[in-house]
Order: sequence, then C-alpha cells, then structure tokens
Amino acid sequence: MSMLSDPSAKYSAFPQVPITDRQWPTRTITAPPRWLSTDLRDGNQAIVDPMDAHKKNRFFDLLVEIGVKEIEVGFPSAGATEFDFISGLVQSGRVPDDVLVQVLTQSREDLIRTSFASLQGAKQAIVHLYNAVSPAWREVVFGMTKDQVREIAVTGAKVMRDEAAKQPGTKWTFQYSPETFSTAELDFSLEVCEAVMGVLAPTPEHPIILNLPATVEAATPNIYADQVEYFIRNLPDRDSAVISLHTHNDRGTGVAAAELALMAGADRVEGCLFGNGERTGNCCLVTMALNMYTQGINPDLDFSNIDRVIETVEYCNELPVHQRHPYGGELVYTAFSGSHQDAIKKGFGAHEVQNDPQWRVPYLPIDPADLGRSYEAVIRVNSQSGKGGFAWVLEQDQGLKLPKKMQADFSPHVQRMADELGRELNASDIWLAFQQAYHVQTSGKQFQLVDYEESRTSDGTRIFTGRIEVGGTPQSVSGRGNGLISSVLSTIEDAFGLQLEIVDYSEHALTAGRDSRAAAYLECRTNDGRSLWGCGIDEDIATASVRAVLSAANSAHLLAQAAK
Ligand SMILES: CC(=O)SCCNC(=O)CCNC(=O)[C@H](O)C(C)(C)COP(=O)(O)OP(=O)(O)OC[C@H]1O[C@@H](n2cnc3c(N)ncnc32)[C@H](O)[C@@H]1OP(=O)(O)O
Ligand SMILES: CC(C)C(=O)C(=O)O
Ligand SMILES: [Mg+2]
Repeated sequence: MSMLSDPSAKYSAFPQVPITDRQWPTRTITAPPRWLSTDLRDGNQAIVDPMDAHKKNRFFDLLVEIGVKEIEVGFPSAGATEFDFISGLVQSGRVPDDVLVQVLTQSREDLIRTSFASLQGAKQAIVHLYNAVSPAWREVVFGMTKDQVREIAVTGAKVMRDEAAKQPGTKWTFQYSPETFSTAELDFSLEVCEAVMGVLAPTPEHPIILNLPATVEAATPNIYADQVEYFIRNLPDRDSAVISLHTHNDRGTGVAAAELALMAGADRVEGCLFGNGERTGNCCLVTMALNMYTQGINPDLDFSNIDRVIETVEYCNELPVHQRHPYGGELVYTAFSGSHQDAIKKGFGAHEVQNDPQWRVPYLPIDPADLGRSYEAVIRVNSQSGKGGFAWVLEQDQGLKLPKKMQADFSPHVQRMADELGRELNASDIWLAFQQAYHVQTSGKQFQLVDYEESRTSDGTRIFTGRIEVGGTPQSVSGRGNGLISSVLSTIEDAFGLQLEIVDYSEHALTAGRDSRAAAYLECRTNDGRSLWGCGIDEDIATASVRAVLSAANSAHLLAQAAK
C-alpha cells in the first residue's frame, strides 16, 4: 500500500456551510472567553498511563494557580481511580468557591447516576453529557436512525434532570455536547440540542452549556467558524445557552479553528495545556491565551512562570512539551542564525535606548521576560550564527561590548571553533576563543605586563616605565609619547622592534553589577599595512589600555613569527 495518485477516490473535500453573509471574518477578538481545562479528562484519557490521584491533584492545583475557573476533572464512571479522585476532591474542600468542576458522562443511565454520585457534597458543578450525532457514528457505532440518536440525548438529559433534583444542595449546570459536531449535518445538531434544551429548560439566568466539538478536525478552520456561526444564528433561545468550543488538532489547526469560531460568537473554549489530548491533541490553551496576550488582551490566565507550568505538565502527562511548541518550547525564544541574532540584538538595544513600552523586537512576538524566561538564553551560537550572536553572548556573559569592526575581526575565530567542534558553542567556549584570539589569558603569551609607572615631563611628554615579561622573563622597558598609549607603542617599538600605528580606540566600564573593571579595545596597523585588534581588561582603565596595546603586540609578534 502506498499513497494514491488520485486521493479523491478515497477522500472527499469537506462541503461548504450554507451561509453567504457570514459575519465572523469582519470581527476581532477583544476579550477572553470562559476557559475550561479538560487536561484531567480529555488529556488524561489520551496518555499511556492515566494520572493517579497524586498527579491529578497536582495538575488541579496548577490549573487553579494559573487562573482556570472551569475544570473538567474526569469521567467518574471510568473506574475507581477516577471516581475516588473526583469525590475526594469535592469533599476535601480544596475547590475554590470561584472554580467550577465538571465531569463527563456518556448518555447511559447507570453512568449518569455514577457521575452525580461522584459529585455528592459539591457546592456547584457541571455535568457534561455527550453522544455522537454525525452519520458515520450513527451508522457505524450506534447502528441507529437520526430519531434514535436524538432519543439517546433526550433520555440522558432526563436522567440528568432527575439526578440533579435529588441533590438540591448543589448548584448544577448542565452541559451537552453533540459529539462529532464538526462532521455532522448542522440542522441535525441543532435539532438534538433543541431537544435537550426542551428537557433541561435553561433560562438566560441559568443557561445550558452547548459544547460544539470538532471531535475530529476535518476541514479548514474557516469551515468550523462557519458551522459555529450557523449554529448560533439558528439556535432558538440563544440567550439561554453558553456556546462552547472543543477543537482537536488533526489538521494542525485546532487553535486557529477555536480562534475563528470565537469570532463567530462563541463564549467559551475547552482545551488542554500544551495541547495534550486524543491523537494530535486538543486546542492548546497556552497558545490561544498567549495569542490574545500578544494582541494586547489580558487572557485572564497567568503564565508568568511558564517553565514551572511545563515542569508540572510534563511530570503529570509523562509527555514532553515539544521544543518548538508556541510560547513554551525550549527553543522558541532562541536564535541560532546570524541574521535573526543581528536583528534581535539591535531590537533589544533599541528597546533599552528608546524605553518604548510597545514591544518591537524583531523575530520575538512576545517579551520572554513576561513568561519568566530570561533574555540570556535568547541568542545561542553555532555554525549558522553571525557577529550579533557571539557579541550578545560576550556582552551578557562577560560584560564586553565589542566595537563593530572588532566583531568582524573576531568572527572567523568563532566560526572556526564552531566548525571544528561541530556543536553549539556555549558562553565559556566563546570566552575561551576570545581570550585566545586577543591574548587576554594570563599565561602562554609572548608579552605580559608585570607593572608600570607613568610620568610626565614639563613639556607634557608622557614617559612609560615598566616591566614586561618577554617569553616568561621580566624585562625593564620604557618609552615616550604624547599620551599613555603612544608611550607604550614607542616602548614596544624600541624594545622589541614591533611597529604599530593606532587606528581606533574605545573603552567602557564592564556592565554594571558585574564588577568595577573596565575594557579597552584598540585597532592597530602594522608597518606592512595589516590591521590588528587588541583588548585589555583591568580594574584601572589606564592599565586596561596598556594591556590592550600588549594584546595587539602579542598578535603582531605571532604574525612576525609566522612570516619568518
Ligand atoms: C470524544 C471523547 O473524548 S468521548 C470521551 C471518551 N472517554 C472515555 O471513553 C474514557 C472513559 N470511558 C470508559 O472508561 C469506558 O468507556 C466506560 C466505563 C465509560 C464504558 O465502558 P463500556 O461499558 O465497556 O462501554 P464502551 O465505552 O465500550 O462503549 C460502548 C457502548 O456504549 C455506547 N456509547 C458510546 N458512547 C455513548 C454515548 N455517548 N452515549 C450513549 N452510549 C454510548 C456504544 O454505542 C456502545 O454500545 P453497544 O455496547 O451497544 O455497542
Ligand atoms: C466529549 C467531547 C466533548 C469530546 O471530547 C470530543 O468530542 O472531542
Ligand atoms: Mg475531545
């Protein structure tokens, strides 16, 4: 078996929804929906080892902490683990007053009764009833006509109504899902929902939740939005229903479908953190909430410490959050490639200088700091990287702000190291490459400053007098110039025969908070016209400049040796 040359023999295009005056494309999302997490139900039913009570409790606490107010805690009739967890949670008093727990049940009398039993003692709760309504399920799963399938829902709704009446101390909300809504005839979904409403008699003050699942995502997200708009426009007593969305991600557009359907008028979104759930998962609540956040809308969910959220989700689901998962993945705020690094570094620079409250850093749709991620990890260096990358790392790690031309000079050293090692370079690799390239390390070089003094003559001439180790042996040297640097340059020429002319010089204090040292950078030209860079770091800025000259002299010495 292989892929078909004519897939239309096996698969058909999804039909259009019969509305021509659809409104959703002209709307924008301006407020968050009601969120329901189904991590403990749809997520839990899709993992290899369903969560035990310890993990379920930990997940529940996380959901409460991030601000989820409606939580589907399980499927009570699935077995003792589920039932005991739900009933234990309800009776523990750990459900905050502003949080609604929800349970799911098939439309079967015994299962509905078990579901209500699990919620005994709850102040308030949602009981969620479902049955599939689309042709394939009607014909293949139930072997029933439309009327019989509608009757499954009606019978279940009656049991729900009666069970609720037996526990009047609980404020009940009813939820009904025409499962497989996305692949069902819209008018039949409406017919079944109306029949359920007929039994449960919702009012605007006490509405039913009608949840419209894309149980299997079968079309482009605009089709789901059309289906939801059609449903809402044709539902009698719309104001007695909360319209809820439940998308899956079979085509990879579960979040997009929920977003467009929200524009179509829905009120509520069901999903899982990081999109766990059946097959390719449910709508990812983190992605959808943070998509809103980056449009300037407070989603009412708090992901300020997204790494802690990931840690708990990975622990409970025993599934990793993909490194490229929107907003949360380990690599989504990381740039390895040169042009991205360059733009991000400039973006952070401009952000700091302009103090602009609006976020305009290229390639980063959100400020990682808002989610508790540090800036340090944003730029990482490998063989695809450019100057912006290692310059950023040196600045973050060592406080060095290399002049642009020096970055170009250092670039081949980094490139060589990345190619040789064939892996990502970490901050200490780059620092080592820098120390080697500019002889900043304390040993193994030709010229090493021991100490020096500077004096002036009456006409302003500076005199450098010092001791320099040459190949390990201290040597007393001196020279004159009209400044400290030129006096060191003439010392080097007189003592060692190295002729260097200064082209560029800059210095800065190392990044505040690190220490009180300073860095000096120096570009020199040799007598055969070659450009050389030196760098000196010292607690004293003048000494840093002397070290920078010796750094360039060490390079000049190596060049002279190589030429011999
Ligand atoms: C899209 C979704 O995610 S739906 C949620 C799915 N989640 C789960 O199923 C997890 C928990 N489920 C379970 O532990 C088990 O399925 C149980 C304990 C609830 C029920 O187990 P069983 O009694 O063995 O039934 P099973 O789940 O295999 O269902 C099969 C029967 O239920 C019927 N059925 C399935 N769904 C429904 C429904 N929503 N309403 C009424 N009947 C249904 C089927 O037609 C089938 O009937 P048949 O035996 O006459 O052919
Ligand atoms: C039970 C329903 C809402 C469901 O999970 C689905 O249809 O995907
Ligand atoms: Mg589902």
